[in-house]
Amino acid sequence: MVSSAKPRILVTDDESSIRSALREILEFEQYEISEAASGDEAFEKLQAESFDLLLLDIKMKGMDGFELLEKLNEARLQLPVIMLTGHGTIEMAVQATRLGAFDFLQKPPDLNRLLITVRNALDKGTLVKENRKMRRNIPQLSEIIGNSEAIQHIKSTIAKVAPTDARVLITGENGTGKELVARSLHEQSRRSGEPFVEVNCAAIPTELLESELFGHEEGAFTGAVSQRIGKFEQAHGGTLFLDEIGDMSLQAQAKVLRALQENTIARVGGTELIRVNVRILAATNKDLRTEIQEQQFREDLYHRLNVIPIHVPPLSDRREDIPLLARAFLRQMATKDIVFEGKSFSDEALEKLQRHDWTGNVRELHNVVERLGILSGGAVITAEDVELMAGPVSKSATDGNQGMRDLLEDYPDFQSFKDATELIFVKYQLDKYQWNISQTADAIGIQRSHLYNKIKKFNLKR
Ligand SMILES: Nc1ncnc2c1ncn2[C@@H]1O[C@H](COP(=O)(O)OP(=O)(O)OP(=O)(O)O)[C@@H](O)[C@H]1O
Repeated sequence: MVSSAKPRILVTDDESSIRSALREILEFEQYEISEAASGDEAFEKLQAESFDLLLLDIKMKGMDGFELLEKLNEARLQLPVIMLTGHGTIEMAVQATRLGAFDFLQKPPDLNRLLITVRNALDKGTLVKENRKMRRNIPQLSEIIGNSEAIQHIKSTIAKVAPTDARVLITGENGTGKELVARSLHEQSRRSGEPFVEVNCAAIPTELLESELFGHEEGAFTGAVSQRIGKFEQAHGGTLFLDEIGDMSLQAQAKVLRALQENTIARVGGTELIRVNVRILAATNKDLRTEIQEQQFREDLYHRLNVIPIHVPPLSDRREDIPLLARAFLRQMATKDIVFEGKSFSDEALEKLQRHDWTGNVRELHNVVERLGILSGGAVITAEDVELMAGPVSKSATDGNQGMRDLLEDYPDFQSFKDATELIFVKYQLDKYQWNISQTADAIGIQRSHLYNKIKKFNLKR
């Protein structure tokens, strides 16, 4: 989606070289960066302006990272925090995460981990804001688009199951719409006015998942200076969506099973049993039966979760939904961004989209529609546009090479042809790897710095 406001990140470190290295990387990723050279400066900026994320060094002269975290808690300044740590201070960083920091990174940070952690932390911040919105009862309807037999069946199952408190296990490949199914179940339930809380079990380090799910008491471990409410309690009265449940450690699975059996939880370090009224929905792209055989997943938990199974098939198994989805996405985008206004697909373009190999499923289709809307020249998106920008069609589909001939005709000289195709290739590959610079550079066999240069040259944006 083309978003108007860039996420704002405050980088706090007393070493200017670290600040500028982080600034350079993150600005490339389209984040807006502000710097603070001390805890005091950071505190002042955080009080004066609004930020989406704080990157915070632990060891600093004057007010250190811990003190700043505590001050933020006291001032009720809530935002996701990622701690930066040097050698030998990992222990402290773990403590900091228990104090409420989202995660920690070792310096100098590994590029991949930095970008993933930043993205996850920002997602978490968005989720918190979304939940606040939900509590204010602002409806956020998640419409499941599609007319295929599979989607019709899913919609009718949702309609039947949503009003009950039955647990639902949603399975399917990445990007097929599992989260959308979970949201629809919540929105059509009696709990719709209550919170919908999501936990991505794959994104949270195992050692923190327990405290994330169940919360902790003040003094539960060194550094736990304040009480923390976990996701189960946050979801009280509403729905808890355990995403990527197949990635949860066996230890966490045992605790979740107990919570489900007894409808009570205990905060880490606490003795009091707290009764929670939560409806559980879970999703996974793994085959949990295989995980059970390989002793990676508890069979008893599987049966508890899998009261109603909903399987969302890959997009290539329901190609008749593709035109509906593509048109709907374009319409949705037009309501948010003027670039998409008045654009439509030709019939041939839709046919071509139908024959594409959608390995990234609906998420990939959404991205391709966005790219077509932005980059296609005319009001009507043509089959040639699709051929150029969506990448190769399904290997099984037969196709002439008219599009390629047209493309060759479009460019008068070698340089303009090379630039145009290079841009499409680089943008396609970046999208394919969710703009993970290291992975994309590896996959296409160029240096990271070279890839950064290309992004700059073509002014590519996520
Ligand atoms: N049938 C559908 N109708 C409308 N939008 C859809 C549909 N299916 C998926 N989407 C959209 O596609 C994107 C990916 O869907 P979603 O996040 O629900 O997939 P997922 O299966 O949970 O993915 P992952 O396993 O990677 O978390 C979202 O933007 C979602 O709104």
